[in-house]
Amino acid sequence: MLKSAALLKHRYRVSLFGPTLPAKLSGCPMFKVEVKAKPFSDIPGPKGIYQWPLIGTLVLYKPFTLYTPETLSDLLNEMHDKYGPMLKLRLGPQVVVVSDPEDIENVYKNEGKYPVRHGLDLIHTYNRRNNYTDSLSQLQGPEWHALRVLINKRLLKVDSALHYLDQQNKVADDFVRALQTEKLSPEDIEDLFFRFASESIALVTFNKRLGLFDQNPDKDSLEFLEAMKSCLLMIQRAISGKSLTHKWWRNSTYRTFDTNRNILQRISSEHVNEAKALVEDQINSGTFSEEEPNLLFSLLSEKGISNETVTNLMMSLYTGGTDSTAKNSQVFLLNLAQNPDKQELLRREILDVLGPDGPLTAKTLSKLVYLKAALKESFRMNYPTAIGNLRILPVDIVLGGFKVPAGVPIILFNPRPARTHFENPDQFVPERWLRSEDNTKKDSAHSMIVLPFGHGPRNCIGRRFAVQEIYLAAVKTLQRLHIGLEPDSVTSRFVYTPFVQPEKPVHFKFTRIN
Ligand code: HEM
Repeated sequence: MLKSAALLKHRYRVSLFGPTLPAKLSGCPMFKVEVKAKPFSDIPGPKGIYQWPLIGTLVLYKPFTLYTPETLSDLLNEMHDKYGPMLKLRLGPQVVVVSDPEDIENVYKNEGKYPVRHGLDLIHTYNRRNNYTDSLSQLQGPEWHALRVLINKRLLKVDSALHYLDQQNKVADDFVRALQTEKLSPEDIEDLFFRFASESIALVTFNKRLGLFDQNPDKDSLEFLEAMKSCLLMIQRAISGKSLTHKWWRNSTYRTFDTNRNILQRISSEHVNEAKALVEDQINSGTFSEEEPNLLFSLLSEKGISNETVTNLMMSLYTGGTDSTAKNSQVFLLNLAQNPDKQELLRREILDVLGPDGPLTAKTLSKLVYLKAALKESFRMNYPTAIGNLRILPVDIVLGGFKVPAGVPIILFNPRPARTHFENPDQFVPERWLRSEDNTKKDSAHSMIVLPFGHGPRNCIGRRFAVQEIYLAAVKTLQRLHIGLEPDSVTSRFVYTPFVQPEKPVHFKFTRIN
């Protein structure tokens, strides 16, 4: 009964006469039950001034409320407490926010062949002014699809990331060595996470160690690192509505972005040219393999793809793969620090499988079940992205019993069910993801709730690399160090910039265990 009520409410697209329950479900093949969906205008949410263009968004934030764009997730939670699992808001444009997993699933089922998620407008503006073509996360429609298909097979195969595992083990060793430097400030530690993610993903995007953990890192690499940080800061300014005018004139956010993006562009293209020379040598000497597992080499050997396309793509992957992995690795280690009993269980698993010095390999990784459960639990507790995900559908849809016309941005607010649909949601319990002896999951949560990398054909292209790197950071740290916290660093508040991070930089206390 409950199930068919849920089906009635959620599953069917709007037809001319409203959503129609298929005959099969109505119990009689000749009988069609017509369900009238409520109109878009009836969707709950703040009314009046809150629905005015521009003003409606401004009044959601300080000084009118306690929220800022960085605490948007808290704001959406409060709205859900007040209005229920579906609401309508002005967040720039008018958006619909859904948090019922059935609705979330329904949206993904209707996203079509070319799912639409907003790109980053600042990058798009920069590309337009400099005559660069947009890359993966910016493109839409068939152009997006063509590029995505080209790299799907290279990035999403089971062993795509494993190819880099040996080299990334060495990066993680350097990272853990650096964590043992005396008198690290919370900001120094944050910087080390960023270096770890940058160094790890540069192996993939530029076939290079940047040397960021060296005693005297290369000048270009440091310039590259600082330029990336600055670009990310400007992107965050733009996302949080602090740079409304860059589209029309070169405001200070745009100018800072432009200067730093030019640095990234120049150094990236030098790295790509270097790799191109190596590939050409191999092709000329007949030693190049068609099955080349190195992403950059394989793309550079492909006929009909320009160096510019490859450079833009690699920059897009590098941009997508630095802050995201750095922040989520840090939050994972923070959860382990705050839950010493779970940390100990995980360390025991790692030492049993790898010993105190062994590298992470494809084989050992497959045995680390508690590690995988612990990371999933960390994603559940501290959802990586503030709003979850976003889609703009090509078709009308019924969600929560309301009509939502095609073209309305729909926020899939997974962070909420990630808390409300679990027992003891504030406790870090990796065990809930382990299978019990009868091979069923202990917690039978809806599969559409914890989706840290999105879902469907437009999900995160770098997810295999992201989890591999986070596993490496945790494994190598736990093999050697106890992760604790200085007393001033116990934190439970998180903000989004745009990935999750503790409100204040964390003062970890790393102590050697062997
Ligand atoms: C913990 C780390 C990461 C998280 C939480 C994360 C999360 C996400 C999410 C939620 C999306 C949107 C998916 C959707 O719309 O369904 C996305 C897209 C994307 N991510 Fe990640 N990501 C991470 C790491 C990475 C890494 C390491 C890379 C690069 C190697 C990367 C590159 C991208 C790109 C290029 C897109 C756009 C894909 C497209 O539009 O087709 N991400 N990511």
